[in-house]
Amino acid sequence: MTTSSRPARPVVLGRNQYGKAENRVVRIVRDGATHHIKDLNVSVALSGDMDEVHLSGSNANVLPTDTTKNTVFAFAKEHGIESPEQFGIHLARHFVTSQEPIRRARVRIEEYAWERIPASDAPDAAETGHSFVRKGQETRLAQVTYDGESWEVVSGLKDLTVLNSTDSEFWGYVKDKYTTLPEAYDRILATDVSGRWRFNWTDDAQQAPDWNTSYAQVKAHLLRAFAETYSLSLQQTLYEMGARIVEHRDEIDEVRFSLPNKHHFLVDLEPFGLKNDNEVYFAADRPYGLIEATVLREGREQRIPADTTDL
Ligand SMILES: O=c1[nH]c(=O)c2[nH]c(=O)[nH]c2[nH]1
Repeated sequence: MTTSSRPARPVVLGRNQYGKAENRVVRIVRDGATHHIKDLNVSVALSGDMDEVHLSGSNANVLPTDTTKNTVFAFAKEHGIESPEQFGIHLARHFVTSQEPIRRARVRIEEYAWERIPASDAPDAAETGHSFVRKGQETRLAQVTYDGESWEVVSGLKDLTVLNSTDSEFWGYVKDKYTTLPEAYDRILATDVSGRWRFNWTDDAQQAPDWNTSYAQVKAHLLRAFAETYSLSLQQTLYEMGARIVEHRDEIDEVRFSLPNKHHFLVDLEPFGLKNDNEVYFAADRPYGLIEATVLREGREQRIPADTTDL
């Protein structure tokens, strides 16, 4: 509480802290064709001898929040991410021991868990080496419409998050005077799958599909198509996912996907003397590319509306 030599004000500075919140760091460890992923949201809050920056505006004791962000990404490379606790300990110790004015560091970490996409339906199926689906359930959706004569059933899912840590490229696109995107020959491809699919069952006289089996199969097919497609764009991956469903599930005539391209940017660690060999990424949440398309059985009509976020 520094108030001396300043005009008396009936005001004091209370507890304060500062830092960079929500650093989305993704670390890939490549063990041959088997990749391992760690996906964290790291928030750093530092406190200590910070009266002056508040009271006089002197930044002499302030380690920039931008530096705390860089430290998170550099440590992901230098120390790896064994556990969120260990990573947090490394960071907190670093801030407190390397900067005299910093007396306390609080590092909060959320870890998002991923599991491997199975290579087939078999209970003992091998797992894929670089294709992951985020743990936790997606939301299953259904819309049923009946006019007294015919049925329309559209099923779907949302928030099924998937990631390929290799086998994705993006290059050869149009370049105008505003284009700065570097061509990518080995990038991360990640998306939250939102999909709807329309059944060709319309009539009570027809045998209705087994809805639960159908749902499980559609999900398995789209996951495997995502995992197995060597992708030159998310558009191509989308088409393969839809085509796989139409080809394998006779009960479905139309599939529509809305896929956000969850960009993962390689972090430049050169300024810290570190080489980033496709290991440490910044997972941006916005803006994101949004890739949307319908895939149809040949000769069938498109009925799922193009501009809908929900059914
Ligand atoms: O798969 C992609 N499709 C695009 O249309 C696009 N545009 C972009 O900037 N990155 C990507 N990636």
